[in-house]
Amino acid sequence: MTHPRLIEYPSREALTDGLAAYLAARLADLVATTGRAAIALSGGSTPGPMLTRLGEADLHWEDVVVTLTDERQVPPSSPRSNQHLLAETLFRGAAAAAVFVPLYAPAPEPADGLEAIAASLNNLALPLDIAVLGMGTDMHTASLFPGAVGLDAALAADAPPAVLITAPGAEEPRITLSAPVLQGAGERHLMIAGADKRAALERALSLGDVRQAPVLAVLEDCTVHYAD
Ligand SMILES: O=C1O[C@H](COP(=O)(O)O)[C@@H](O)[C@H](O)[C@H]1O
Repeated sequence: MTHPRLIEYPSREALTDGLAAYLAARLADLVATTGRAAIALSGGSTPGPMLTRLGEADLHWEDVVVTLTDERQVPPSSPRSNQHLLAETLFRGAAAAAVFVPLYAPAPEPADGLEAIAASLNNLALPLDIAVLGMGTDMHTASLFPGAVGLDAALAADAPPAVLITAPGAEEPRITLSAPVLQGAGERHLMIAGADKRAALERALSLGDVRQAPVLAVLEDCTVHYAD
């Protein structure tokens, strides 16, 4: 695998501003040239300020489909929900006009919602134009966790678009976009901050084993956006 492109920003503020400006320009360009754009965004603790900035962008959000790379199977009212994070950041701005495809369906068991989520993804969001990923220090991306039940299913070439994951490192079951969906995005970006994340990325590249370091599944033709 070729190493991903690395853009190193002088500060986290510069990372926020630079990536948000890039994504806003790309979405505007996609809408102008094709009439639509579909983007998958990550949750977690890193992207909040970037999502707020992106949501303020002046573009035709009504022609943009937004989904998540992964979701904790908790109601959207929970602070642990990635959908909740979008509501508090991206969708506070003009981006509220976008079409949103959630990865959470209220159902007795998380697996019961998978079929409806896959149908919504197929109808509205796929193929993705852009995937913006994050990474944990355990080298997970989206909810592709090392050692997870469901990891092999999510990495398979014929994986469905959304896969249920339970992982030792995750407090609740998750639904993640599968590797083929993320690999099929027109462009991939990995947003990481902190020396520990950079070291984890280097470790993943040196391990070279996608089951130990699932982030490897999305690094081909990926741009890494990094600040200390
Ligand atoms: O659990 C998650 O973690 C990753 C990384 O999050 P961070 O808190 O270390 O920034 C994130 O990309 C993913 O969407 C999220 O569900």
